[in-house]
Amino acid sequence: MLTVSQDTVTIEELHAHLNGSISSATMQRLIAQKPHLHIQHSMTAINRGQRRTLDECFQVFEVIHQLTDRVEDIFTVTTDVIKEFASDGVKYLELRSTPREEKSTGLTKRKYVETVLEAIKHCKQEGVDVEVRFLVAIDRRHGTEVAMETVKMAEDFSVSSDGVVVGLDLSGDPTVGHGKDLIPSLQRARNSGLKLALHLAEVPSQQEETQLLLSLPPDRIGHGTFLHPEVGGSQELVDTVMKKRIPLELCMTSNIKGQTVSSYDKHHFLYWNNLGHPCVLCTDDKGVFATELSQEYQLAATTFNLSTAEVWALSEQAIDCSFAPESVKQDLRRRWAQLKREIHS
Ligand SMILES: CNc1ncnc2c1ncn2[C@@H]1O[C@H](COP(=O)(O)O)[C@@H](O)[C@H]1O
Ligand SMILES: [Zn+2]
Repeated sequence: MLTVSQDTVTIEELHAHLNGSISSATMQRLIAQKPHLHIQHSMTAINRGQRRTLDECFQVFEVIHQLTDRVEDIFTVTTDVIKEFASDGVKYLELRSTPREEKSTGLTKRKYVETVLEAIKHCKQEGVDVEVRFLVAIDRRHGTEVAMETVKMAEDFSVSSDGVVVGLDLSGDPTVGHGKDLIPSLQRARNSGLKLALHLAEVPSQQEETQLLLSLPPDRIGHGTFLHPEVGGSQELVDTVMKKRIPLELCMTSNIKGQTVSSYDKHHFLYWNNLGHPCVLCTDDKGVFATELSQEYQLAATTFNLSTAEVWALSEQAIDCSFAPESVKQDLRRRWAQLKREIHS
């Protein structure tokens, strides 16, 4: 059996929500700091063998948000999450998070993003071996106005952050709201040079919305679970995605534990990978779903019987799909080749 060991192929993580990525060690510390909330660790993670409905997953995020409502919490979780990805072998990380305002602690949306950026800088100064970029997230539940406000903020930060803010994420409960209300904001973001990573077709029966959002088009698709005809999508959607060659960010454990995919062997990785379409393995929420990027590669390798060469090819392809500038991609390709030589020598 292929062993995907640490610091080998898990070089790029492109789909990680900050508050979903908090490890159990950090979570225990946050819980201990806020005993009055009466939160237990079992309320913030879905462990081995457990499953929840997607709706229940979104309730988990509400619990976690209570634990991260101060500037210092955002700094701590960002720093810890970056270091944890680095120790799993990740050399390039695109984190995403929804700016939050908390009146009781004085946290503002702007301060939220500034704090994430400070933590990224802090890790760099400490010499943590990972390049980090940030996507500002739009929560689809919050509607049109907040979406536009978020885009404007992302535009400001993309200018002031020295290239760290590279784009926007669209996420949140996929059953709430409609993509059409968000088109003007997303269109504006695209026009101002921000990259778009959109959660698309995460749940069934969203063909109309999916077609509309694909017309932007996005630069990457999160999940895309229900795009293809075998699961109620359509050939037309598949053709659009393939023609525009929009990479898919695939998060196997997340989809199984959130019950949008019934078993690992039925994961849509198989469909898209067989078509030769770019697929990037990601964690989504490594804290909530109790996983690691190396574990996701291992899972794909064992479930789909991938050869060592195929796994290496997947991680190499992920480099092309990132929103990093060409110079960073070149550097990552060099490191990838070097790691490969070291492992196989
Ligand atoms: C499981 N599949 C998913 N589908 C859609 N959105 C998701 C998600 N997992 C996480 N999020 C989004 O990320 C937020 C938590 O991180 P941040 O507070 O932004 O750092 C959630 O509230 C949700 O909006
Ligand atoms: Zn996600």
